Amino acid sequence: MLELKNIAKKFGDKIIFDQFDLMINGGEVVAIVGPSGGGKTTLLRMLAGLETIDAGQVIFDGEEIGLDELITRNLLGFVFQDFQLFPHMTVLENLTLSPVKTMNVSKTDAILKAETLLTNLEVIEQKNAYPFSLSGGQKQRVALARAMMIDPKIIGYDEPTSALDPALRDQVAKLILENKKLGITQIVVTHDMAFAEKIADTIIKVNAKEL
Ligand SMILES: Nc1ncnc2c1ncn2[C@@H]1O[C@H](COP(=O)(O)OP(=O)(O)OP(=O)(O)O)[C@@H](O)[C@H]1O
Repeated sequence: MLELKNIAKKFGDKIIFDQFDLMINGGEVVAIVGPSGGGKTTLLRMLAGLETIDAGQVIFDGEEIGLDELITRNLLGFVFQDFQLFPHMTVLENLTLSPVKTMNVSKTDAILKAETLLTNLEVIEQKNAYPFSLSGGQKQRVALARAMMIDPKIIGYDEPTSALDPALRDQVAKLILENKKLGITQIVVTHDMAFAEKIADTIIKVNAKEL
């Protein structure tokens, strides 16, 4: 479904990726593990179009796409480590902001879609609440719903369990496995090998030579 070939990425003189390859099959859960500073977040950000790729090939569904096209294709929806919900906006406003502003979706359609996602993820009762009043697990679900608003082909999670207690960690694992049943392709960056083994079909080590 998505293949990266010979990817190169530098920050200044620092080489983060050199001839890096990655293959993700549709519907698969891929865990990305590796040392701190190894480039796991950078990899997700490149796939989301939030970070440029210096060189290499990106092949999506058998077709090579331009390195700069990842930005416009919305291939990857992002669930950030600390959720990054806008504190001054309600749950519903957090979800509808980007589709309305950047994707020309009408406000009515965006609200309908947001309400469906929030219902499915069992946080609809919180739709008018502000992020500060949500529990960790609720924030996680709202962040996931927000990532799903753009109909991404892939959902990427950056350290989804880092701030969570074991019960919430299990809840995140359950959510990821539920999404997998729906056929959603997912990439999960994590430090937690036990978590990776629980959820992933494939575990990819990034710059693991120092491990
Ligand atoms: N915008 C940037 N400018 C310069 N250097 C950067 C930038 N973003 C990341 N880096 C550097 O690139 C390297 C990889 O960072 P990245 O955040 O991808 O690692 P990581 O594997 O996700 O680490 P961690 O597990 O600690 O979150 C680090 O050395 C980091 O300092």
